[in-house]
Amino acid sequence: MERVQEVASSCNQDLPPEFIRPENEQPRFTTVPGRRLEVPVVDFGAPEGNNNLVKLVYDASSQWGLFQIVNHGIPNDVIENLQRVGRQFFDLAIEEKEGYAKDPSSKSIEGYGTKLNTIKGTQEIKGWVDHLFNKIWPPSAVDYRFWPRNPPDYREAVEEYAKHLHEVVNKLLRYLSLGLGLAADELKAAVGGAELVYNMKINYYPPCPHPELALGVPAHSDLSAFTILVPNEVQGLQVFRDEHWYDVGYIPNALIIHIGDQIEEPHSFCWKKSICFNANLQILSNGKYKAVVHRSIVNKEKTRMSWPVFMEPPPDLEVGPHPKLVSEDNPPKYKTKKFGDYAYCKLNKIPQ
Ligand SMILES: O=C(O)CCC(=O)C(=O)O
Ligand SMILES: [Fe+2]
Repeated sequence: MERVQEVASSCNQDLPPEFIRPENEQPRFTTVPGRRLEVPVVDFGAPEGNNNLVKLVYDASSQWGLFQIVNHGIPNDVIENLQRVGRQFFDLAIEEKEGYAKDPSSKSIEGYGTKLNTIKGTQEIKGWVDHLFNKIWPPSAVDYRFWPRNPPDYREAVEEYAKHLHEVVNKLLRYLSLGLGLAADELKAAVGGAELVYNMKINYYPPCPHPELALGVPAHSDLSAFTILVPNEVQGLQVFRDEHWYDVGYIPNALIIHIGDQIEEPHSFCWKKSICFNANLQILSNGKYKAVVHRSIVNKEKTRMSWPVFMEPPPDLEVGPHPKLVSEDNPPKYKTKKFGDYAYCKLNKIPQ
């Protein structure tokens, strides 16, 4: 399969037709011009035990499903190294990157790849993006075959980031748990405890001759309990709110948190009708936390990159509304099923 990076370097000023989105998805018609969305910013520098933080995280997760964290405690050089080794991987010759290509015959999404996006089952429209998936935690989930050996410090840089990420994940899960009225450690247990899988993706969006006609990753919500994303400095993340798409303002060194859920592949702006509420924090919280619908746009001159880490329950864990959050007055709104079955249905577009 041809990689978008190769298309970008050979297409001159023409956007190949398979990348042109239908008009109801094109950024030129669907982005609110000149408006950056002020998504909530939560300062994790405040002392632990500060109830205000629990409330800020609760409000952001229930009203937006997306927020940024500043003063998260991950040193800037750890994040810069993560970004550098990712960039260096994508700067390698295509033949070397293909050595890490995902195995098309396997169910696993690990490795280097390019996604085909199906619209209305027939016409295939491609996103302007290549990616690399690596499970980075826990050790039992890691498969080093898919980790680049070049640059030589890729593994060290990514493992250092994973090590620091634990603190943020644990803090976040405590606040999210307390926000629901659960004990501090109950939500973590419900998403798999020490078995929670950190599935990292690196998105690589090369410069695009017609960014107003294309999309990087089209509208979706994440297949995760929640996602922690680091972008580079090139603006590109957008969220859907009040029937419009808004840019999420870039804040240097902030982490972007997405609450995960699932929707069917959106066909048009009527995508809301096809929402299939069926997973993860939205389910676990029995609807209190909202998954966020988002997409990414691309840039004419600059390469955009992003490093989302999808926090996923282990495949055999049953995910459903937390027993302590349902009652006769507040019955479960969602079915309980194994995360692996849910993920399989989503990836194969089987109605849940
Ligand atoms: O690149 C971004 O900012 C968003 C990427 C994204 O939403 C995804 O890969 O799930
Ligand atoms: Fe996403």
